[in-house]
Amino acid sequence: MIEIEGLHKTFHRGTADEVALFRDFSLRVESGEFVTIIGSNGAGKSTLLNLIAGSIPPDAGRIVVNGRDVGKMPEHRRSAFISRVFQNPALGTSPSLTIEENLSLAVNKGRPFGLGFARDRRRREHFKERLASLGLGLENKLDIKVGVLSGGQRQALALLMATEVSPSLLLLDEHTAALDPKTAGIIMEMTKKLVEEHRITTLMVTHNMKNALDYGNRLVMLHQGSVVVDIGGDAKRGLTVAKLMELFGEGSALSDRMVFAEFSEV
Ligand SMILES: Nc1ncnc2c1ncn2[C@@H]1O[C@H](COP(=O)(O)OP(=O)(O)OP(=O)(O)O)[C@@H](O)[C@H]1O
Repeated sequence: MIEIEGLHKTFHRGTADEVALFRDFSLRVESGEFVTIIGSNGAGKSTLLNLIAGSIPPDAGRIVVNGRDVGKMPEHRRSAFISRVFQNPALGTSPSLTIEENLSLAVNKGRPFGLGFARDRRRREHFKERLASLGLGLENKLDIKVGVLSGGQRQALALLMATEVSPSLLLLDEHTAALDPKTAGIIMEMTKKLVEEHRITTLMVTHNMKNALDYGNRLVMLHQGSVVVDIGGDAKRGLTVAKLMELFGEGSALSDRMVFAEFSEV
């Protein structure tokens, strides 16, 4: 469970560029919930993930993950139980290491550095099984360097690494946005499978309204640092893109990219 209470964040305070983004922001996410997050440009979607992951500090407020107040915890310690997959596939994997070495690092996450598992035969079999479940043939490429993989293959590997040690929380920051539509679809299905299998509490930021509606069991829309829509359960299942546009659209709380994607046939 994640409890965010009284969160405040202002950038460039006291200057002409001041952005008072979060003012007493609160959000509660139950264990196992898969929340899709959409919203206008600059609404604070990525900043929210940055604050939760510890990439940037809040000015005030509490962030509690599974009962643990992570407010003062540095990012590298949070990463032991908060996993993140970014838009850029290059950010989740190490190009100069092999697939097996990358997965070994994921197993060792939060522990002292070591690649010892790379030589463990049982571990190798486990990696092969997980890679085979992706259906991309990566199980036969354990020894190749990740730098030669395609963006989609790297993102699939990043997802596997992010869920290798079942995290308390998975943060997905537009993780399919840089992929072609077909690969993006494969990665989304893979995401759903992994999240459901491991019952991982997940926050997914997306500009793709269809994905926001099709995946997850709750949809949150942010606008100027506030939650303007919060729909879960049956109400979310009955929601359509048109309805969402009609209710909250006119572009105001939707990003330019979302509105554009909705009206252009991609
Ligand atoms: N490190 C930073 N320094 C200064 N301002 C920042 C920083 N990070 C975010 N901001 C500002 O905070 C606001 C929210 O940015 P954020 O990237 O969280 O929005 P977003 O909802 O993810 O937007 P988009 O959909 O356009 O990616 C913006 O006005 C942005 O300029």
